[in-house]
Order: sequence, then C-alpha cells, then structure tokens
Amino acid sequence: MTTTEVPAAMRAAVDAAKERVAALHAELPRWELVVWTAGNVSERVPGTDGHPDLFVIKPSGVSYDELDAEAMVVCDLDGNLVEGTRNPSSDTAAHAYVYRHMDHVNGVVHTHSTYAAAWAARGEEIPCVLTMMADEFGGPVPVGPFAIIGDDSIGRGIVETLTGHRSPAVLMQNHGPFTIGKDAKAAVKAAVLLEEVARAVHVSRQLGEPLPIPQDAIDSLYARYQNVYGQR
Ligand SMILES: O=C(CO)[C@@H](O)[C@@H](O)COP(=O)(O)O
Repeated sequence: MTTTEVPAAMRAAVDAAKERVAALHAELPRWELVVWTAGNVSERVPGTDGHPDLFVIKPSGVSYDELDAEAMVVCDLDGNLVEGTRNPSSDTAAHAYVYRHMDHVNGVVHTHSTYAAAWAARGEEIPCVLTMMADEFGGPVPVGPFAIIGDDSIGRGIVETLTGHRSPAVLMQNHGPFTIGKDAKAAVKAAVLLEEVARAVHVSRQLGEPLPIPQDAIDSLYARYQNVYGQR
C-alpha cells in the first residue's frame, strides 16, 4: 500500500519527529561533523492503524540554518516523497533501504566528518584500541563497500556490513560514515563519538602502534555501557 499523504492517525507522531529531526540537524555543525550541507539525519515514524511506516528527513541541499520542523520532508520506505515542498535528501534511498531491512533501526545519520572520512578513504576499519570504542561500538568500526549514490547500492552496503555487527557506524569506502540507532538521537550520538575516536586513533598512530584491547575487556565494557551507564 502506498501513502500519498500523512494519515491522520500518524499526524501527531510525524510532527513530533519533524521537531526532533530538525533539532538534531543542528547538532551536526555544532559538533563539527559537516561542512556546508554535507550531512543528513532521519527518523522512522512507525505506521499505525494499518498504515505503513514513514520517515522524516531533511530536504536536499538546504542550509542547516534553515532546517526547522516545517522544512523537514516525509517519505515512505521506498523513498517516495509523501509530504514536503522540496526534494528530500540525496541520500534518501540509502536511509529508506536501511529502514526496510533493519526493523530495529529507527534513526540514520550520514556525514562526511573529516577523520572518519579519512579512514573511509583508505578503506581501513578503525581498530578497537580505546575504551570509548568498546563502549559505543563494541569493537572495531567496519568499512562498507564503495558505492555510488543514486540507487540502493549505498543502503545495501550499510545493511550488509552492519547486520549482525555490534557497531552502529560503518565507514563507506571512499565516501564517509553512516550511523544507525534506536532513534535519530542515538544515531547522531554514534556519529559524534565516531568522529572523536577516528581522530584519537589517527593521532595515536602518528606516534606509534596503538595497543589492542583484549576481547573479553571489550565485551565487558560494551555490556556495561549499553546496559548500566548513565541515568537509568
Ligand atoms: O555526499 C553527498 C552527495 O554526494 C550527500 O550526502 C551530501 O551532499 C548531503 O546531501 P543532501 O543535502 O542531504 O541531499
């Protein structure tokens, strides 16, 4: 069933998602993860009353200064525009593919953050040599295949790389990072922490060979951070 407009039963949820996704786009320049318009955030809106899922994403090529809730666009999980006056992000197909094939994912982020993109340019995974990596990524940050924007190639590469992998981040070769999360905020957090560890491990390698963390310690750190850390 295709959706040509936001169902009344989903209106409130879509509007709330627009507010969240608009606010989260401001986090990308805030944490220096983007230049110009080179990054995007989306969040799934689960279908209700028999209607299919939708997702909210930014319009393509629009300055972050202009990205308020009203500017956000709504798409179906095939990437078709359902609501909005401007073209959706050029990465909409990739976000849509992830939502179609990873039911537990409700947030997707793409940036070209400098240090993560530098690892992607080499097609080299970031080794798990920092406790922050064990905490958030549960091990190394993997590399996905080189894929040209414009069809399902990028989305397929994200899904094939991250399915069954602890990491919420993938370095798409020669392109840059994509992150996923239980919601858009979690995906933005993964993008922020990814750039931090990409930078730290890069700096460390300028001075020598970073020391790997034993797997049992990685497992223990990951379990603590994912299940105990913070306010419960
Ligand atoms: O990398 C690319 C285009 O090659 C995009 O991710 C980036 O420019 C952001 O595009 P959008 O403004 O989201 O359409």
